[in-house]
Amino acid sequence: MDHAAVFYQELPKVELHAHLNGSVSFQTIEKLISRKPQLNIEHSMTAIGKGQRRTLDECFEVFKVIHKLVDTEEDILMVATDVIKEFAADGVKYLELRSTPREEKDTGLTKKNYIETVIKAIQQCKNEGVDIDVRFLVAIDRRNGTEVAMETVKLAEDFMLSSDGLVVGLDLSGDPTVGNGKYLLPALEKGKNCGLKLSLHLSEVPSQLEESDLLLNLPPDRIGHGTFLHPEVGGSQSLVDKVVKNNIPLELCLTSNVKGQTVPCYSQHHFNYWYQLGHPSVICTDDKGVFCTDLSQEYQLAASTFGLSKEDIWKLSQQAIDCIFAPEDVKQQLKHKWKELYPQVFK
Ligand SMILES: CC(C)=CCNc1ncnc2c1ncn2[C@@H]1O[C@H](COP(=O)(O)O)[C@@H](O)[C@H]1O
Ligand SMILES: [Zn+2]
Repeated sequence: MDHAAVFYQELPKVELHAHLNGSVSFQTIEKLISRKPQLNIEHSMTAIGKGQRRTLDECFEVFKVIHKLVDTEEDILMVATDVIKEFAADGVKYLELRSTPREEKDTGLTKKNYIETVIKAIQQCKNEGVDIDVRFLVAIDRRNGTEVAMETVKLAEDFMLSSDGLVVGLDLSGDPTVGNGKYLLPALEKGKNCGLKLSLHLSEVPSQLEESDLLLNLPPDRIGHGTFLHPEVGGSQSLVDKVVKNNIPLELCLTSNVKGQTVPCYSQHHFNYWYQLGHPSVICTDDKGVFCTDLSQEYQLAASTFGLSKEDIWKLSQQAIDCIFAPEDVKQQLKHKWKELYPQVFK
């Protein structure tokens, strides 16, 4: 690792936007493939390498392949454990993982088991002393409509009350070109009212103005991507005003947007727009396995693309603490940790 990379790796970081099955590393995929050789899946089908780009449709096909490889409790336990340890090794001190509970008739996996297994992985890592605080957001796939969303909220609510604070919120994700957020509004409202925090993928593609406007009225606690919210890219000032007025942090994933081709190149990423506004934004990975990246690399890319100093980067990672869904005492602990680590990182 070169000298510059060491700084980004040692920088304590907060990861708030990571889809479990999109975060599976090369090493873990290899283990999964050897568990299921009959599927004839090759690693090239589960990741988008350096310099490669895919259409959004092609990216979502990748998740289908990964889901075939991850369809039992054992798989989920291994995947979640590996992903947590990888984030920890990359210097992430606080992680909010998100995942869509799946039922698999062939293996007997239920949605309840699915969530329980992710929680088990989090607890096991904690017991092993892995230096990372991990929380879980239960994801709603927008394609599945009202009823499934309601059922997911109910499950999330039950686990929020029984998981010792590990389940903290809901995510709304899935192919942005499918389904309509307006049918999911009642479920999201219900979740919010029972104390679940909301992180919603918003305006990930153009032409979601109406939906974004509607969902912003909730308002959500954080926004994923928000690529097409601002007027320069076909959004509107009134959408921006709503985000600013409610002080809703954005989760920004540079490589994901470039490789998924919703943003033409790093220098045109909307990070710059929101950073110039001084609006809270948090750099995240989205799917570190699929997009072959890690959080250190994303910070380094932001710095080199937008000319940020090490002090700017430190502030960025520190300000992310204010955007987490865990309660105030956790924020205080993290702030303390950052303070302690500062001299080491800037040695
Ligand atoms: C295609 C592309 C550029 C991806 C990045 N942008 C995304 N936008 C919306 N939903 C996503 C994205 N990446 C992952 N997901 C969601 O996360 C799921 C995979 O993780 P999991 O099974 O929930 O554990 C996908 O099936 C999808 O529902
Ligand atoms: Zn995402």
